[in-house]
Amino acid sequence: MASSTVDSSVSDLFSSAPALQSNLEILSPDQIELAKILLENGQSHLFLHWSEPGVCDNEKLGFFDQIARLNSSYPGGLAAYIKTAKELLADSKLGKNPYDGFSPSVPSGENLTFGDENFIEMEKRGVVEARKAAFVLVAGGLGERLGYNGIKVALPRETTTGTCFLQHYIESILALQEASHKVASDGNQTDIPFIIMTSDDTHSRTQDLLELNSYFGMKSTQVHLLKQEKVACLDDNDARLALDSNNKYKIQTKPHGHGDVHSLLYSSGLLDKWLDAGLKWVLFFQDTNGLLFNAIPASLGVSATKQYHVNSLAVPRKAKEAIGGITKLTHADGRAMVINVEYNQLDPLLRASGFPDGDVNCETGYSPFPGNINQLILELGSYKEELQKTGGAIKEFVNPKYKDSTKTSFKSSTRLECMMQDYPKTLPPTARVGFTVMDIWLAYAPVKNNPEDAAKVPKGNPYHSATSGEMAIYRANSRILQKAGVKVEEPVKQVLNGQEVEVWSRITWKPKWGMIFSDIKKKVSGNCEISQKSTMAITGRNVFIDNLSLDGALIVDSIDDAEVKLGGSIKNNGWTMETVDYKDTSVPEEIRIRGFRFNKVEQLEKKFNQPGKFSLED
Ligand SMILES: O=c1ccn([C@@H]2O[C@H](COP(=O)(O)OP(=O)(O)O[C@H]3OC[C@@H](O)[C@H](O)[C@H]3O)[C@@H](O)[C@H]2O)c(=O)[nH]1
Ligand SMILES: [Mg+2]
Repeated sequence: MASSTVDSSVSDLFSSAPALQSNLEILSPDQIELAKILLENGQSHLFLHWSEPGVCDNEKLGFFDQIARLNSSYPGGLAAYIKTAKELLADSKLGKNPYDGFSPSVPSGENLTFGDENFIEMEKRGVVEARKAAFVLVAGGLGERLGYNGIKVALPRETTTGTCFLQHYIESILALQEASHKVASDGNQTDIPFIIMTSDDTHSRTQDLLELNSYFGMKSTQVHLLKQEKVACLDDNDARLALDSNNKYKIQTKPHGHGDVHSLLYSSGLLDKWLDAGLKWVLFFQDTNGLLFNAIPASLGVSATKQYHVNSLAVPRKAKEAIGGITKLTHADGRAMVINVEYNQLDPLLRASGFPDGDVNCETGYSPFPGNINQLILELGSYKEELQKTGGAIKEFVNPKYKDSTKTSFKSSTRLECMMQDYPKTLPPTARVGFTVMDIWLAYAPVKNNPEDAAKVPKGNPYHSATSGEMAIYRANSRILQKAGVKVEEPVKQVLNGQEVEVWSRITWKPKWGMIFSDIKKKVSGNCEISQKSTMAITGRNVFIDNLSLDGALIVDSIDDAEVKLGGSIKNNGWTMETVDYKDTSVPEEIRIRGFRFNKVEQLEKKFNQPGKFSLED
């Protein structure tokens, strides 16, 4: 009889795990179903040490709570996870090249040059589109390379104003929203949604940072946190799940990577809401790139003009730099795609396919492959359609560290991982996938490396440290003002935390002061000059730089209804930079990782709290 066959196969199944079988009475039917999934997928070892019923029963129930979470948070559940893991581990053991059959070549994309006519046009178009955009920040990573104790988005983007990354991102989105509503012809005044993907490592601290600061001016309903779950670790090539060495009723877990953002967005139901609200674009970005919003308007303009389904932002890449290379991959069977090849895979791929020197610079001094900064602009309609097919699952990879060349055991447990930029891998050939290359100084300055590692970066390659990240803000702002006609003095070279950097005038402004170049140009007129030792922080909106000569520190704040002219000659002792060693624990961590702090010797500080027209003398 059919039913007895089922029963006997079920009891066969449980007889492979006698310690579990004797505990079935304490489990709910749902938990028994989960147990079946585990046994059917070669996980009977998980129960070897289970004690008799009545002993550690709470731990056993806790074990199944965790299994239920692992099962429901992965597309296709644990069975799918284990199946994929077995396949990928077998491929890895064989040393199979994930790009087998594909040959790499340099793709062509859109190149933007800051400040030229096309750039200005693209920025204006981007501002028009912005009110149809949603922003998604992936911020679930611990930042192990940086080693900072707090969450990365709470770090100051620069220490002249101390504004943290998250505040800057929110103020940038709000500034774009406002600018976009201003030019909207349809009167549509919807708020731009802002999604933050967190993980157990970052969730509560991200939430606290937002709440303690009243969401930095955003409506709390506009912000949405989606928490990614970790995935189960694997002990061996048979994808046996790894138990926690301190608690045999717990599975070890590790982060699955930023690729989770797609399945989380899909299951959140937000995509449908956004489509109903008339949105068209989803912009993804990472936790610590203080220059990113310099690049957003123009690249969104490119997406709209070219009608790209996928637009990745890129910058010229130095060989061996820890950023992925955008590569055209053409298969022997004719298929082709333009996709990020991750930095650890680019060199072996090139060597295996007719580039014997691997990842090296070409005559330009840069790698011929543009560097992926992982800022993706996806067209919402096609994105939703694709996720309906895939459930948001992204092609995964596994990177086990083997004990020896037999590749039979691992140094420590491994897990599957996925990356958000692998999204285009499942797209049909008709998809319009492109990329946009911009200047590094304008668009990319991540904070990823601790001072010690940064100091070891090969000369000429970017440091990607807290020091270089902050210096890049001053360089970009100085260059933008130079382009707008201000004589900003050239930088001096200085070694901070063992890294040689260019120190430009410390110029900062709020996003609402100027989001796009044409707006910034309107705020600058006459003969203006700013010396290298100067600091200028503008936090007001209607502040105009007009025949200003600055040699010192100038801090200006104003309400929106105050129109302020910054002019005349301002000279004071300013803010000096004092070096700080990263090992000096008497200095707060977020400062010492930069290698300097400001000594605020003297400044002209002005606040304009009343409506009206003012100048610095007022
Ligand atoms: O599980 C994770 C891992 C990472 N992240 C987030 O993803 C972002 C990127 O993480 P990492 O800094 O570890 O990424 P990496 O530096 O290794 O490479 C990434 O950025 C540079 C690009 O060139 C690479 O192609 C891209 O993968 C961060 O914002 C991080 O918070 C998650 O949200 N969840
Ligand atoms: Mg990483």
